[in-house]
Amino acid sequence: MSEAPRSPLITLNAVEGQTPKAVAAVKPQLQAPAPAGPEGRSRLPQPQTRLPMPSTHLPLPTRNGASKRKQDFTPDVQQTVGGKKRKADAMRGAPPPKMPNIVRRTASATTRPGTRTAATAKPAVGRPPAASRAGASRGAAAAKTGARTVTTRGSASKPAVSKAGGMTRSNSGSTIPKGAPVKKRPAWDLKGRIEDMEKTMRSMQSEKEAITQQKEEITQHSDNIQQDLLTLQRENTTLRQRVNEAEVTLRDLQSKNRNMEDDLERVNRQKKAVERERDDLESDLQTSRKECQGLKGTIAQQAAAQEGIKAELQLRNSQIETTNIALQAEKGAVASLQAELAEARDKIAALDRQLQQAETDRRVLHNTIQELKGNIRVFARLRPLLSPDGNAANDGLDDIPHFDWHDGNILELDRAMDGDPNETMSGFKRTESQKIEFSFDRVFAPSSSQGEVFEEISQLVQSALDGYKVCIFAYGQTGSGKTHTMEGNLEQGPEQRGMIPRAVEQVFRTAERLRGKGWEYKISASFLEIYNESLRDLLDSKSDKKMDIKMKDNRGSKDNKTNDVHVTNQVVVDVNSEDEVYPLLKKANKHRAVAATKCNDRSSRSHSVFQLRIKGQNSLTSESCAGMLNLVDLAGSEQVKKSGSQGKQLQEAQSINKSLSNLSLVITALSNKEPHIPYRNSKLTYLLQNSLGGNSKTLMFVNVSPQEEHLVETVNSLRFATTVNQCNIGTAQKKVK
Ligand SMILES: Nc1ncnc2c1ncn2[C@@H]1O[C@H](COP(=O)(O)OP(=O)(O)OP(=O)(O)O)[C@@H](O)[C@H]1O
Repeated sequence: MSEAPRSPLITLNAVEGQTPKAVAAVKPQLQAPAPAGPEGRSRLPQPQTRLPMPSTHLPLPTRNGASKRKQDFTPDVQQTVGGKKRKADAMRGAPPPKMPNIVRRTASATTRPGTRTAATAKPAVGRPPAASRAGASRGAAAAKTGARTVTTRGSASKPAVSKAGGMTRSNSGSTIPKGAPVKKRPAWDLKGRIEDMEKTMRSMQSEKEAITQQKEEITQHSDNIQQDLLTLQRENTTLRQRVNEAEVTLRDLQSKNRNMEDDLERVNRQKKAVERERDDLESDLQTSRKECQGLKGTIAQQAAAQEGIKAELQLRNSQIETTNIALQAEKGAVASLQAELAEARDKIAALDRQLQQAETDRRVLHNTIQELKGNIRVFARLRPLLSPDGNAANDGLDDIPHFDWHDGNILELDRAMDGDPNETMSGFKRTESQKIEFSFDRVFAPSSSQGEVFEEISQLVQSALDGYKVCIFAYGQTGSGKTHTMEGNLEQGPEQRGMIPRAVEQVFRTAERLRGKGWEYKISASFLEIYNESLRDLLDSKSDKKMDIKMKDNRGSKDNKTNDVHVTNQVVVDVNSEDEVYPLLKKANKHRAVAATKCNDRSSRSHSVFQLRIKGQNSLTSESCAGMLNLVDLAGSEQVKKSGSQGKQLQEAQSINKSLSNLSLVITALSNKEPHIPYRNSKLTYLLQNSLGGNSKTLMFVNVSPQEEHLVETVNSLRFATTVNQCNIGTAQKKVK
């Protein structure tokens, strides 16, 4: 039942009085861990901050009565008290410095004024103050536990023996020698008792002196400790400063270290790049070496080849010398040949000139033939058979029953056809094997394209630009293809365009080409129709103004010495390109009078006359010309009886036939060179009088229908065309000033 807290042992700190306080004040500083740097605990060696203490295991009474070992509170402080030597002694197991032993009674220690002990300063909980246990209880406690002693290290386990004379204390408070029998003095032995008390007094006196001396030693020791403590605090401060400096240095070093690590990393990267570059260069070097080896081989080969070439060169040089000699000889021959060549070239040039002259002569002859022929030509064009939808059948275009054509200008009509053999055809009685042959300037097969047809008339168009009056008209029965030939179909693409749009294109293209030769042309267009012998302007259908044909007497004027035909109130449009003409053609086409007849759903019942007036002026040669291109789509020439026309349509048909008869009469009169040409018998001949005659070039298309039921009318048309073709209407004259 040893109760450590109740142990009377007093710790050195408690005995030293104020020492524990000082130590406690110092302890937090000494024992506090060094402030951690930014990176935690500093790695620098920690300064020795604890005082050296003698090795002791004396229990220390605490406030709650629990004991605590002394070294738990001041282990190292005591070690530093005596300096390094003491510490070294302690480590060698040498005895600690001599400390005064204290042997006293607890009661006297606690009750003595001015002597504060741990027991009085911090009494154990539940334990009465020492002062209250004075008197009789003191003696009882002493008897129970033996002599209570306060000892320092090394004596705790020893029995409590007083070193001050080896005395024990009796119950009566007297000090009795150890081992001596206690002699109880009788009550009456006052003297003895006084002696005992004096002895006791002396003993206590000597004890007091020992304690006083011990106190002084302790005070001295405490002062030393204070000194050491101050020194340690200064050292501690110095060390802290050094620690701070070291930490700053450490941070700098760490920063530098990071920088150096970055540098190192960068250098490593550069090193790797350089290594890669080096590898590449080594690889290139290897390649170059190989190439070099190859080149060396090649150089060696070439050197060998060079030697061969040199030898060959020498051989060639000698050959060249030989050749040069031969060349000199050849040069003489070449010179003579060149002379011959020049002579031959002169001959060729002379022949060219003769050829050009021959071409000119040929043209003149051709023109002479045309003139002899009468300047009126007739082309026959046979229309293909049409499919039910009105378009030309694709297959067998030229497979037309009863018709045959050959040599480009012969058209044969087989009269051995089914039907009544007694039926007459144009007054001729038909026989079974009869064939009628017609000869024209040109016969176009059904398969002939618009382009092929235009090619044949393009020279006439050129004549209009050269200052001739040109008249091209299409004649034929209804549905034979007159409108198709003259206008074509503007909507079905360029291939289907007829003579009028193609002639317009050629006029403008040629005019543009001749611009380079100084020619400037002014071109104007008009489009009218003759319907029932009255004129209608196809470019101004809304106008009700009466149109009349007038002759303009220009014979007195400088510019024009002939009569010009002039139509009053007619719209004449100046045009600068074919694109300006196309809208006029479409407009006119809309306005054409169309009447339904039994023969053709789109039968045109009027003559349409498109006129292009072309005036040219040459700024280089001061020449001028005035040509005119008349493109006429005549009305159908069917028999009135057969077409079944009645009323208005009958009147239209009669009017048409009358004008066509007059055309025939005019041409016949021109051919016969009659003094009077009946131009004024019809509006058509009156309008075209300057283009039908000696000063004009005339071309007539006779359009032929392939249909069997139209054969009679076809023969009539072909006979009329033959008559026209045989006419000699005089020599065309160019209207040039
Ligand atoms: N060479 C041809 N090739 C293809 N189709 C043609 C040819 N000639 C005429 N045709 C077609 O025949 C039909 C009648 O032709 P077009 O209208 O030209 O006859 P026309 O003689 O002008 O008749 P009209 O006197 O009544 O005006 C039209 O559908 C036309 O397209």
